[in-house]
Amino acid sequence: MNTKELAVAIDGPAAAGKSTVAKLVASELAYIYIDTGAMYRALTLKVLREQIPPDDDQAISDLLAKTDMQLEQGDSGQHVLMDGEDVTEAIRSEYVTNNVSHVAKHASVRKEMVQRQRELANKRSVVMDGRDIGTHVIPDAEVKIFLKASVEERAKRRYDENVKKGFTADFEKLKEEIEQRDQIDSKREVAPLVKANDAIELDTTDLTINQVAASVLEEVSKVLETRRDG
Ligand SMILES: Nc1ncnc2c1ncn2[C@@H]1O[C@H](COP(=O)(O)OP(=O)(O)O)[C@@H](O)[C@H]1O
Ligand SMILES: Nc1ccn([C@@H]2O[C@H](COP(=O)(O)OP(=O)(O)O)[C@@H](O)[C@H]2O)c(=O)n1
Repeated sequence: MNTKELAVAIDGPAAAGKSTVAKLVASELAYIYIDTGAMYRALTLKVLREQIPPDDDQAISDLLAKTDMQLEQGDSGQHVLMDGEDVTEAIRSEYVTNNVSHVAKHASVRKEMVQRQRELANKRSVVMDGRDIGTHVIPDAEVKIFLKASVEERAKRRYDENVKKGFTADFEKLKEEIEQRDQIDSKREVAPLVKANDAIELDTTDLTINQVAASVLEEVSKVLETRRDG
């Protein structure tokens, strides 16, 4: 059995559980986890710091061309380095969250990001999560999962997460922000958020994290078994 050759693509809307599940699955399989949302978030942080309007696609793609991004595995989880600076925390701010979909919608930005992501996924043994992984970044991924959950449940998850971190949170506002981001991500012209035809859809609304991870691992096992038999 060669587990080294699989790519697992996990897509879905905001707060569906993609990164939590992707990390668990990657850890179980000893694969690399690649958080593509973190790359769009890091670029957005830089765009905001440099006061570039999120609609200025030319200025943003010029900025991306001279921006180095690294995803590094540390003892306390994955760290996001932008031009050598650890921006792991900064990219999760509300300001970045509410601007990222505007930055991520530009064709030139996506072209460069997808190229960088494909290089990272080139050697397989990856679990990659995002919005367009199964449809565009790794269309030949052996396992494709589309995670969804009701917007109510997703807002509740983000709310609980914020409260745990000690942030004040307004549930209705969080829900609205999630809906707005999903809307922009789903309606954009280039590589919108959509389930790949061959992706397995999992509604996680009433499932625990461990149940979702177990379902994804089961899909991986099925592919590995088919290979062994074939
Ligand atoms: N199936 C689940 N049941 C309950 N909570 C979940 C589930 N999946 C994820 N969560 C929680 O929801 C929050 C958002 O999950 P996350 O993995 O960040 O979503 P995404 O990467 O899709 O935005 C996290 O706090 C996570 O612990
Ligand atoms: N492959 C990807 C990943 C993220 N994104 C964009 O980046 C944003 C942040 O992604 P994320 O995965 O960090 O978001 P959360 O669902 O974790 O809040 C998304 O809302 C998209 O606008 C994208 O366009 N394509």
